[in-house]
Amino acid sequence: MNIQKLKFSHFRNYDSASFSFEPAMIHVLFGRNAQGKTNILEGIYYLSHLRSFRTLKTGSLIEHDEQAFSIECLVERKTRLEDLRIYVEDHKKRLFRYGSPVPAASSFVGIVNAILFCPDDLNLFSSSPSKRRQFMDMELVKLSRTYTSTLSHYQKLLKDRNAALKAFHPDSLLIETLGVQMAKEARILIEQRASFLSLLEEKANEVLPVFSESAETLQIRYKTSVETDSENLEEALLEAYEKSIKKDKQTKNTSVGIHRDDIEFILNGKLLTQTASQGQKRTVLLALKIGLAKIIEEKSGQYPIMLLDDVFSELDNLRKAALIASLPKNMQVFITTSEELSPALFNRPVKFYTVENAKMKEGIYHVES
Ligand SMILES: Nc1ncnc2c1ncn2[C@@H]1O[C@H](COP(=O)(O)OP(=O)(O)OP(=O)(O)O)[C@@H](O)[C@H]1O
Repeated sequence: MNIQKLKFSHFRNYDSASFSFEPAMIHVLFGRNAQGKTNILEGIYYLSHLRSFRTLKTGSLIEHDEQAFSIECLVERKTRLEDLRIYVEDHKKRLFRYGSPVPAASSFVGIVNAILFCPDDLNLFSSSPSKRRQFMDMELVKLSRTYTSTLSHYQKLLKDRNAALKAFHPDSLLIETLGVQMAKEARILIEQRASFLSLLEEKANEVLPVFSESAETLQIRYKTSVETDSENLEEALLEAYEKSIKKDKQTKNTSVGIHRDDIEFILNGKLLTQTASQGQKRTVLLALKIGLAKIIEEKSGQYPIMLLDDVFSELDNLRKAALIASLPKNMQVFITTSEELSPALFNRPVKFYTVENAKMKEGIYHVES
């Protein structure tokens, strides 16, 4: 998948700007801080996810003193060229494909498939389990339609069960019936999550050796309230609900289930959060993102677009070169950096751009600070 053209209108610090990009090439966006490099990545990410990775407030994406923004792109998917446009005004989003309105966001999300690495992602390992579930769900939703519909049905059932637990006189039969339906959906979700994580572990381990002189191995464990290899997952889940029913009635909340699950990362046999250095966490995260791109390519026949925001800080020259070497050759990549990089670091065609005050020019220009 390749973005051929991108156009911003009143998006962040871009009043009106058009960009052209090359297929399957690394694009390095160089420039001083606060010039608009990350805003370009944010625009591409927005096309992919219909939300920003930096803010939940859509209004802050509109250029100051303006009322609306739009992002347009021409994206090449396999042999097809998609013409997409997003127009956002007053929290209202309008989506267009080839100029015709797209009524459902779910039919728009994923036409552009972008994977992002940004410095905040490093919190994945130390933040709450919900962030790790979000990481897993976000990717599974893009990979499987069954996962999307099953997850949304499970979430509805969970909401209904919690409402039933909150009732003045909780209806035990209703709670039990909802539990039976939840267990059915949870089994499908657990199986898909566990197999996704095992594939991700395999792919990340293919990439990891490129980054380090010593052999490193990563294990990714799905932590759920029941044994994932248990013969009858549904029964095991029902037992878990039954065991916790007294507590659930007291707290008026469903305390066990896949909405509480977590992922454990183990590097060289030790819990990653307890022993890994910042550099190791960064390389594991990069291996996960590249592993993810490989899974997407295997499932869909095309690589996603890779957005690497400020990826080089804290990486020594060896690791920088290793990162570039590990990027699949036919993947379109965007890298932002405020440090000047030698073209010798790159083992494949690369285009350098300088971003200054919301203007992007080809080449590297030294700007007086
Ligand atoms: N809604 C907005 N309207 C106008 N300008 C904005 C808006 N939001 C952010 N900006 C401006 O965009 C610039 C920040 O852009 P961006 O985050 O892309 O920086 P960057 O070049 O990636 O810098 P760094 O290297 O520090 O990450 C700042 O000058 C900021 O004031």
